[in-house]
Amino acid sequence: MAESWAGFGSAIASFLFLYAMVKDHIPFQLSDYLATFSRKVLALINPYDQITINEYHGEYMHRDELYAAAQVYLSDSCSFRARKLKAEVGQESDKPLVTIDDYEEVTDTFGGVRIWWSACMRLPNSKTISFYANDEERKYYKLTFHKRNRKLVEGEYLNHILREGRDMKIRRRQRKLFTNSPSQNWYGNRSSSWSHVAFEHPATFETLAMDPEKKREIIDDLVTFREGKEYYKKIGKAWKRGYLLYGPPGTGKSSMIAAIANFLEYDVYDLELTTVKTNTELRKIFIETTGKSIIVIEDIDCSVDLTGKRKKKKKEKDDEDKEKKPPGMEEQDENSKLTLSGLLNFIDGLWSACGGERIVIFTTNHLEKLDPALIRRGRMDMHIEMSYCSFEAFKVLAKNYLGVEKHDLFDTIQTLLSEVNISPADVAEGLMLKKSRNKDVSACLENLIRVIEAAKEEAKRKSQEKLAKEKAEEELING
Ligand SMILES: Nc1ncnc2c1ncn2[C@@H]1O[C@H](COP(=O)(O)OP(=O)(O)OP(=O)(O)O)[C@@H](O)[C@H]1O
Ligand SMILES: [Mg+2]
Repeated sequence: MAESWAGFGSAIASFLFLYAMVKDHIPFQLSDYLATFSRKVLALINPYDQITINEYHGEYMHRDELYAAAQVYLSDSCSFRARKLKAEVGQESDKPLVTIDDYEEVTDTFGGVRIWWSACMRLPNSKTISFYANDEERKYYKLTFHKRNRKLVEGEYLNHILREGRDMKIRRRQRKLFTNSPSQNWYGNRSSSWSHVAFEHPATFETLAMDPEKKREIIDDLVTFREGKEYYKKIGKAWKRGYLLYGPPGTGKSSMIAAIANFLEYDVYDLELTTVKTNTELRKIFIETTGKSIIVIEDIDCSVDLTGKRKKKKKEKDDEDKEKKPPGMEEQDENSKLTLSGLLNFIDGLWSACGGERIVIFTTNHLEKLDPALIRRGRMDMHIEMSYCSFEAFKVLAKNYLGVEKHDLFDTIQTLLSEVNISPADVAEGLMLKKSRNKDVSACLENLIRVIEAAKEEAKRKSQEKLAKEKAEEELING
């Protein structure tokens, strides 16, 4: 349709060209009249409107965000329709971006409406090399659409391009693991509290050994969260979700965090609370995080001054301090140290009101040590127990490590696992033999059986020791 219009357009262009040739030889009143008339005719019969999106704009030649979003959008959604493509690798991603080449045209459909895109270029006026951006070639996209769809294109379609393009850009980026307590080889700059490295943890929900039903529940919760932008807006809550992962060492809490990050394609901010001195610092650190990220506080029970017991002590101390302080000094004091209430503010979303979605995850080995205020429902939306290795979890590990789904030794292992508490980390270790033998499935499973039996013996010994100790204490009391 647009092509046929192009033919008609060129006829009009010829008319305008002829008109330009003769216009100096006709009276100027007639010349003006003809110019206005031809523009009106053109507008009347041309059913198409156009929008130009320039790559650079403004006095300082900023790269236009809509152009950048369109470039990625066209690479993902429309490039399969184009015949001339170009590939490039940008700074933010190591994946090549294949998008439509200069002077190429593609079509897109939105809400049943067709939109034509063409990648155009304005060549520089002079051939001399210039340091000024204004004299360089200028790229731009031209959108052509039917007049009657103008409202839709201006109102919804352009927003759709911006949103989708931004999302695609985030998905394409090299994801990062940030820390506020960096060691060597972390990248960062002085103005930011965070340093980073590339996030390349291989854990996924497939490799995570746990009860399949629980796993499904967590995945469903994450999907609902990811798609809940409108819902959170409607109920007036910051778009964030809190998870508390608890369980003994080696049961997969950190692996679960990596699996969530890989599933949602989010960055991870590993917040080391022990290096944060004050509430003000915590606020600054938190404000510097970006959307689509997971903020992790591992071993929350080991974070000074935040457990119930310590808090009680601290409160008593605070009460004493307040008595001594002149009025108005209390608030200042609150900001000069890291307190439980500072952390609760952070979880409740006071500071997370800025920007896009965030997930907050706490981990602990000792749920019972945490202050109830920290873990009450509504604060941490979901409590996830990572438990000792069940037979179901073992089957996932056997599949990942040995590539088997059944074996004669599975029954023995099932019985043993029901008799002893052993972590998935220890089971995984038991499944690994030295390189020369790690392809021998039976040998690996036999090794695991030995490991579980040893764990069982150890547990038995410990329980006998405990009983003997209790008995001795009882005898001491009874004289
Ligand atoms: N549920 C699991 N599924 C798959 N692998 C697991 C699981 N639990 C542990 N592992 C294996 O054990 C290793 C240690 O697990 P991970 O660090 O996730 O445990 P953790 O619960 O975070 O322990 P800690 O409390 O000591 O921090 C992982 O690298 C992984 O290989
Ligand atoms: Mg861990």
